[in-house]
Amino acid sequence: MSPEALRKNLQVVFDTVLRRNPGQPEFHQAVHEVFESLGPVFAQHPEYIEGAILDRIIEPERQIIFRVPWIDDAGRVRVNRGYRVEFNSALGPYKGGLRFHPTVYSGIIKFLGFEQVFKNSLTGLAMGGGKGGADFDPHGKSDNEVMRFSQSFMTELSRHIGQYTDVPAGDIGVGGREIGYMFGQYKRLTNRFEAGVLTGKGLTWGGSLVRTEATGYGLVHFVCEMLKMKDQEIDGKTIAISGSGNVAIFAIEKAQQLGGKPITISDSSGYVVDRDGIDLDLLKRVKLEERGRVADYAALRPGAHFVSGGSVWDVPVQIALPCATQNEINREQAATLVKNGVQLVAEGANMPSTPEAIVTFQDAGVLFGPAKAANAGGVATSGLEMQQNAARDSWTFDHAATRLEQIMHDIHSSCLEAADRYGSPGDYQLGANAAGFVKVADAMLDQGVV
Ligand SMILES: NC(=O)C1=CN([C@@H]2O[C@H](COP(=O)(O)OP(=O)(O)OC[C@H]3O[C@@H](n4cnc5c(N)ncnc54)[C@H](O)[C@@H]3O)[C@@H](O)[C@H]2O)C=CC1
Ligand SMILES: O=C(O)CCC(=O)C(=O)O
Repeated sequence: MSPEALRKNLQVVFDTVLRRNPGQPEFHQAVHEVFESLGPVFAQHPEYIEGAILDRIIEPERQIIFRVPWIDDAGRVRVNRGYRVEFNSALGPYKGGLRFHPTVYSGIIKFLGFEQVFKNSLTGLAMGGGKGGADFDPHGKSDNEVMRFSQSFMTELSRHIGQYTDVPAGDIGVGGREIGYMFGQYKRLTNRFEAGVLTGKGLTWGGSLVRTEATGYGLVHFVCEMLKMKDQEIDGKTIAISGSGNVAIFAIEKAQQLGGKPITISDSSGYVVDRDGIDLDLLKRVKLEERGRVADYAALRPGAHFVSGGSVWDVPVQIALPCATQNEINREQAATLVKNGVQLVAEGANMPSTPEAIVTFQDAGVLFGPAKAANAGGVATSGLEMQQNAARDSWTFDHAATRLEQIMHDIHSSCLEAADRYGSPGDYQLGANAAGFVKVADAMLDQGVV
């Protein structure tokens, strides 16, 4: 197929995405970003066009939307909307997190599910891709309210999931507490202790050591691999991190263990600069025990200051690790980071950089580690949790941590190999998309038109 015919084919499929998914810009963005990388892949693999892989891969295998009624502490009936998008099962059971956040709607869940398909493929483990969640805001809710909501959410979700079907986990707003309530309800509804139905479980009832830390640790391992290619180390480098949740906290922990110096955290109300380096014990206390805000951290930490509003990306650093949410770095913020001398950006959050921000980094020669590859350590360790559950085993911390580090090393190599093979040496974005896509596409061809 000529390059022109190929371009037209991609455009026709993308037009279908726009037509079938109106008003869902995040999903359009995620699909467009992958399509941009696939020209050279199709040039080498015309069988993917003939097999209509693209036409199929953009359509979720199943989308479930449901009512989640629950009763708040005042006795009032409340109603939220729940989602599970089972995107692609070519490589294994659907796998991906659940997000509880007021901004959740179909477009967010679909973009996350689409990304998850390729990310899970990159891990080398047998996992398809899916994502779910609800427009429920856990902030300001009591434990009992979160429990009643999680139980009601699981009452419907339980019909659609299972260790061989679909295995949810956490994401924004869903951590160990929520997974516990959901697992309890699933067990009660099914009368089965089916450990492999959810990951991110408590350590005494089927959870894996290192799953809590895995996304942040994996991100830093990926950064170290990127730096190694330039004969550099993380030791001594200043780091800006956004967010202050699961991914941010454990990225800070691993970076500090390796001598890096994270100096920022943020949440939706603003950011904190702590030039002496983030005090991790204090951060864990404020965020994980007290469920506080970053302003509370600044109030307790001499020398740190809280900036209300503004952008954490104004702070001059050598490495930037966005770990909060989608589209949190736009073109101007990327340009500020570049102007201030950033050398490396790696995405802990899903799709945190807008397309214009990515181009800004790439044009400036900044090393750019895309989310699909850089934050895959979380879901990879979920895959390791599923392995332990299947074997009724539980590994030591060191064993799970070593497996995680090896997987991140392998993902890094796969990205660079694919970037070479498809004509853009050193381009992690193209490499991640191409390597993730090819495995899923081959499996889909093997499995026929389904
Ligand atoms: N938890 C996991 O294993 C994985 C999470 N991710 C992604 O990492 C990101 C963070 O997730 P988690 O840390 O798990 O969630 P979390 O709920 O533990 O933390 C989210 C953090 O982001 C902050 N945040 C949310 N919206 C914000 C905004 N508009 N501006 C600034 N800060 C904001 C919150 O205040 C919170 O500190 C998300 O994009 C998620 O999809 C990616 C891979 C795996
Ligand atoms: O561990 C999992 O299954 C989910 C992780 C996740 O949601 C993600 O990679 O974005």
